[in-house]
Amino acid sequence: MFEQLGLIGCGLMGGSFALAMKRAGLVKRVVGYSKSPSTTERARAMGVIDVEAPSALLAVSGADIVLLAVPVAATEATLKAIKHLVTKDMLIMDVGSTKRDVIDAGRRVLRDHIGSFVPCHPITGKEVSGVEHADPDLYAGRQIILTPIDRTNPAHVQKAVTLWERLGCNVLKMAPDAHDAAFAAVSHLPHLVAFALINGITAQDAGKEFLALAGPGFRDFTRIAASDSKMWRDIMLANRHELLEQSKIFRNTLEAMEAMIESGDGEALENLIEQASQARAHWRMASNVKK
Ligand SMILES: NC(=O)C1=CN([C@@H]2O[C@H](COP(=O)(O)OP(=O)(O)OC[C@H]3O[C@@H](n4cnc5c(N)ncnc54)[C@H](O)[C@@H]3O)[C@@H](O)[C@H]2O)C=CC1
Ligand SMILES: O=C(O)C(=O)Cc1ccc(O)cc1
Repeated sequence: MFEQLGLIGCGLMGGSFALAMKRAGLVKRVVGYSKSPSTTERARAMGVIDVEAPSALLAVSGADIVLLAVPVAATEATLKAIKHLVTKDMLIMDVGSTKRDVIDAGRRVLRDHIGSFVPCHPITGKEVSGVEHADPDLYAGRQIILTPIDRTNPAHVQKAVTLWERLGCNVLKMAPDAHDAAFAAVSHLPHLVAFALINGITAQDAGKEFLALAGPGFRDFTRIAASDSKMWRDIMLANRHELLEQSKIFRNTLEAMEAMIESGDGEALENLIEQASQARAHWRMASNVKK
């Protein structure tokens, strides 16, 4: 389907994409670039990429498909670095967790070539980062959200849909603002709460002893608190308005439950817990191939 993938950012998401594309026979050659030369070298040694590029621009040279798999705040600089080699026929995609800021960067930099850019967000991942965790199965059975804009070339959108479906993904299209509002609630806020929860415990004198006693519920609730700090700093700042809105809703809900506990209103408290319990029991992950 494709001759050459130019991969910019040979980490968890980019490396997993390259492995999945190769295994599916969807690309002949992968040319990769990461900011740190040792990462690019490791990606080559692991067989994630075939050729190391010394710059983002050279990774794009000769590519018919390009994947940006860098922190969202690095999108604009990356697009600036490659813009001279972007063509109308080239499919450019990203995997960024936020879409409004990424698209704004695309519009500013790519201008007449913005049609080549199909913004994507895979709803899969791990709390660990780096190419050493790249996994060809990461995308299979998962949801991919595409947020094309009015200027995105429909032929490129169709190519992207076909490609992700060939990797076993379920593709959904959304408006960028609706995407950012939804993921503030179901991804960015949960990460914020998990980070805050751990910090709140470790800041206490007895925090270490408390942590040593914790069980599976705590493990499940806090797994994502081990995620990459720079990546999450970028996501939270890029989607700050939506995230702060969701955080306010969360605090109000928390305060309401605190008030019931304080006043000993067991009936009201039970009702709210039952409401949450029912909602969670009936929730299923959007693409339900993997659990
Ligand atoms: N980790 C996850 O579970 C998910 C991450 N994402 C998004 O995927 C993107 C990549 O995340 P990961 O693969 O997890 O991170 P990662 O840290 O594993 O990989 C990022 C790679 O980009 C390189 N890099 C950083 N700045 C760069 C720049 N300016 N130019 C070229 N390379 C640069 C790093 O050296 C690293 O190799 C982020 O935008 C993130 O929001 C999306 C869905 C899930
Ligand atoms: O580790 C997990 O379960 C995640 O939630 C990974 C993740 C991180 C960022 C995203 O934009 C999407 C998925």
